[in-house]
This record gives sequence, C-alpha cells and structure tokens, in this order.
Amino acid sequence: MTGARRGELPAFAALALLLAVFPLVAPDSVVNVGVYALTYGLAAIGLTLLMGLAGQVSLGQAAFFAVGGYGQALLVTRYEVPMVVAAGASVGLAMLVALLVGLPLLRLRGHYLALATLGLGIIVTVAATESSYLGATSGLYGVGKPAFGGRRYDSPAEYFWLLAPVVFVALLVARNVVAGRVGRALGAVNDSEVAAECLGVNTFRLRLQVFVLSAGYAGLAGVAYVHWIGVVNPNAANFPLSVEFLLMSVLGGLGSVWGAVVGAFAVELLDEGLRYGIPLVIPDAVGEVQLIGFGVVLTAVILFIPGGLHQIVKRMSRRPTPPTEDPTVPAEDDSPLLPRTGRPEPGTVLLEVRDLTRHFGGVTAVDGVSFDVAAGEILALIGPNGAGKTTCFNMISGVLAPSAGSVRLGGERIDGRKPHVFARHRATRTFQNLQIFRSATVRGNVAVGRHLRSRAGMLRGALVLPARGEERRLHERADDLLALVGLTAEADRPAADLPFGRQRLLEIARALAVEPDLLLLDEPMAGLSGGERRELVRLLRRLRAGGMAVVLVEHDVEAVLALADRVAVLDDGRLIALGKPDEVRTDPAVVTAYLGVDA
Ligand SMILES: Nc1ncnc2c1ncn2[C@@H]1O[C@H](COP(=O)(O)OP(=O)(O)OP(=O)(O)O)[C@@H](O)[C@H]1O
Repeated sequence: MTGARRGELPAFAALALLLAVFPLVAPDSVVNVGVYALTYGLAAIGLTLLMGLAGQVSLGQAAFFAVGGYGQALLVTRYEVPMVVAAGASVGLAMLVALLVGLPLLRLRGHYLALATLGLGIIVTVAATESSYLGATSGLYGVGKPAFGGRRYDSPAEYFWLLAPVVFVALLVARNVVAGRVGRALGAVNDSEVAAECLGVNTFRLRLQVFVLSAGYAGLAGVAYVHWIGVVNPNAANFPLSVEFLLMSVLGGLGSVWGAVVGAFAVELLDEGLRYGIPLVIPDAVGEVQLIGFGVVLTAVILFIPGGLHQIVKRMSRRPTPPTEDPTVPAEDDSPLLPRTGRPEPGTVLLEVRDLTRHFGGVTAVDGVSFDVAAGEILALIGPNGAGKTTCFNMISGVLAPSAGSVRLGGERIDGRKPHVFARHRATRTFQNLQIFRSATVRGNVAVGRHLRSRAGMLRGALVLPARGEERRLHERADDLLALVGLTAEADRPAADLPFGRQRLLEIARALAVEPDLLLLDEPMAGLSGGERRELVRLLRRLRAGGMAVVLVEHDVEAVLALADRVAVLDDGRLIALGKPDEVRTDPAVVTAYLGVDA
C-alpha cells in the first residue's frame, strides 16, 4: 500500500461532492443500497488497512462487526445509554476483543492467521446463538433510528447524509495512517520484515495496532448497521458477511483505502443485481443466491485484476519515470562523520560476544566464538565461504537465536531478543542478500531508517497535523544521508529500479539513518564499482573518526586488511585468529584456512 500523494486532494473533494449529491439524484431504493455500502464500507476500510498495510488476511472481519452491533444494541435498548456514548463504547469493545484475540493470533502467519480469524467468526456466531442474554437466534431488536437536535435520521437519504461524513473522516484517518510513519514502517515490513526489524520496527506491535484499528472500523460499521435496520442477530458474524467485506476490499484494491468504499458500492449494487438476476437464470435458486456471484467475482478479480479497481486507475494515470541525472559524486572530504553527543568514548567496549554457538541440525555453523568491539574501531570478520560469518551477524543482530553463548550491547544482554531490540540499542546492520524495500522509493527506504528517531504513533499519525513537521525533518535528514552515498539524483526513483551496487549503497544510507553506534555491514563492497568502493572505504573511515564502531564481513581480503583496525578470522565456525591486520596476514592458521595448504 502506497502513501498519500498530492493528487489525492481532488479525489477527496470529488468524493465529498458525490456523497453530498447522491441522495438528491438517486431514487430511494438506490440510496438505501448506498446506506448499506457506506455501512459495510467502514468495515472494508478496516480490512483494507489490515490486509493491504499489515499484510494480514482476515476471514473474520464480521466478528468485530457483530461485536460492535451487539454492544450498541445492548447499551441503547437495555441500558438506555445515549447513542453517541454507546457508539464509542461499542467501538471500544470491538477493539478490546481484537486486542485480546490479536495477542495470541498475530503470532501466526499467512494461512494460519486467516484460518484462526475464520474460527473467530464461528465462535462469535455460536456464542450469540446460544446466549439468551444476546437474544439467542432472534438477536436483539428495537434499536431506534438516530435522532439529533430534533431531527430523525429515518429515511435513506437522511441516514446516508448522517453516515457520509463519518465514512469521510474514517477514510481520512485511514489514509493518514497509511501515509505516515506507521504506514511506511508496515509497507517496509511487507517488503522485508527482517530489514524493517533491524531498523527498529517492532513488527508484532504495529500489526497488533492495525488489527485493533481494523476491528474498530468493523465495530463502527456494526453500530451504523444496527441503527439502520433496528436489529442484530447471529448472522452479523457469519462467514458470508466476512467474505462480502473481503470482496469489497479486494475489488476496490488493497493498494488504497479509497478502494474499500468504491468496492463497497460495487458489491452492494452487485448484491442487488444478483439477487434479482440469478433466479431469472436458475429458476429454482432461492435464499442467499447472490453468494454464488460473489464467489465468481472474487475469483475473477484475484485472477485478472489482483490489484482491484485501484490497480486499473493507477495504470491509467501512470506517468513515465523522469530520466535520472548523472549520479552525484560525493565531495572529497575526510572530516569525521555523524558524531553523536552521548556516544561512548572511542575505545569503550560496545559489543561483547562470548562463546557464541549455533547448530543447524548436525551442522555447527558457529562454534564458541568470542570477541569485543569498541567505539571508534573497524573490525573485519573474514573467513572462507561457509565459515559462519553471516550466522554470527544474524545472532548478534537478533535475526537468529544462538544455541549457546551471549551477546551484550552496551553491557546489556540482547541475545535471543528480536532485531528491533538490537536497533533500540543503537545498532543496526545491512545484508549480504540485499533487503531493499522494493515498493518504496530510494528516499522512502532511508525514511524507514528514521523510524526510531521519529515519534508519531498510530494516533498522532492518524491526526497527521502534529506529525507533519516531523515528516519534513525526516525527509531532509534522509536527503543528507543519500548525498553521503551519492544517491541524491535517485532519491525519487523506485528503489527496485536501482542497479545492484547502488542498492548496496542505499542499504548503507538506510542503516546510517538509525544513527547507530554500532554498524554491521555484510559484504558491503560486493557489486560496487572501483570508484564506489573507494568512496565507501572513505565513508567508513569518516564514520570511525566520528566514533562509530563498524564490523564488516568482506571477501575482498586486501581491502579489509587495509581498512580494518583489527581482523577476526573464522574458519569452519571457529575463531582461528584475532588481531591487527599485519599479525593476521602472516598467521599460519589463517594462511592454511585461506589457501587450504600448510603455511
Ligand atoms: N538457516 C540455515 N540452515 C542450515 N544451515 C545453515 C543455515 N544458515 C547457515 N547454515 C550453514 O552454516 C554454515 C555457515 O554459513 P554462513 O552463511 O554463516 O557462512 P558465511 O561465512 O557467511 O559464508 P559466505 O561467505 O559464503 O556468506 C554453512 O555451512 C551453512 O550452510
């Protein structure tokens, strides 16, 4: 899901106009369809956030819809709570249920999560059917049409006008979430979870937040529904309704929250058409016959336009990418780079690795490795292919849990913790197999690196205004870092379009955005041209002069021996040498490991 663009303003204005005029021009029966579209559209916006933004498939959105509807019906009819207060409480209840079920469920991935949400819908349906407090199969009824300031919203047109601003604000909030810090981070998670985590993104927490927000939308839809039809029964949590929400989101396109509302209108019109049309073709068809059509349409959309209507609009409005100017050549400069107040003094030990060990089945990839890294030094980790270098990085950065041993950063034990904890300790890494956020621009990639240095959470992001200054500063900072690695001219290009070597430089700029005290670089020179290598070596020297600690895995042994302060040599998982480059260069064990012969 992509962020907001300037071109959205006319779209917002057109939508507002359309919503205002629709009840004036359409007959009552069609406006009635519009009321359902707005109501269900709210739930679909939530689902689009969950699926498009957080990459989580839910087959149980109707469960939260039902919780909102039942909550409202109970509060209004049985406890005579004022409608608006009850609505707040019902939406809160749906969100609370989502929080409680999300805590265990969101640890599941892919199909498992989808199945678990399907189960949730079944549980709510059965619980409502069996509960006399909730009216069993008949449900709760007698919920009145809303009335404010002496006006009763009881005709389709009146109710449409009441709902339209609610949907409009809901869309704005969703779009702000997508376009802001949380949306950017989740977009990155969808491209590469491991890279986003290493930049400090707590993926579980963000997914949970979106799950809860998404349930809030469904709960609000339930509230709107129960006031329109006056009754809520166990069917509200049914699987077919979840499928209907799914169809709205998928048809509209998971790439845009707008799509959900467009999809809702399309599905509701389709619903009416199919109810009328299918019995003409199949005379015996009775009951919920429109579901046959839903299934067919859902399949066709997935097959032929997987990006939904949003994809079609995007394709029609696509502008050619402007040609890129010559890559900027960074200025010749050897001054210290990115010093930080509060950074440990050069020489202070930052990273302590002790007896680090990792088994993969019968293979011991890393075997009792110990070393320290101090602020203001460059340590190179070298060794033949398969020596265990990347596995070491993975354990230090939290990507893999060690089988034994410990990792301390700034004195605190972090082994076995998630990579975002590593990043929170002002440390980050790059990857041997590039982990670029392919759906973001070059600048967008670096912006994710500022995740921990910016604050806007879900709420502040949703209300966007206070976060705007922060976003501007963040982009300025990203541009400074791109200039450092010579990527200024490519800032607005899709990151996926960069050549391999420049993607490596982008990963480094992105890592520097974290303002780390410790930077792990996994084969940073692979794929770079001669000039780019020289620039990178100079950049690393300047970072060291600024007090940063750098650990570097690199196959270009001559280059690292010239650059590093100390060199650690791994062979077959074991540390066979650790010392100054000149000592290591002549170490017999190292020569044997590299040449495969006795020194
Ligand atoms: N996820 C895994 N499952 C099983 N074996 C693994 C896994 N990751 C690494 N290994 C094995 O562990 C050993 C060390 O691999 P690692 O990638 O850490 O070495 P390396 O020194 O980084 O190698 P290279 O220089 O080729 O990248 C290898 O034998 C590798 O096959």
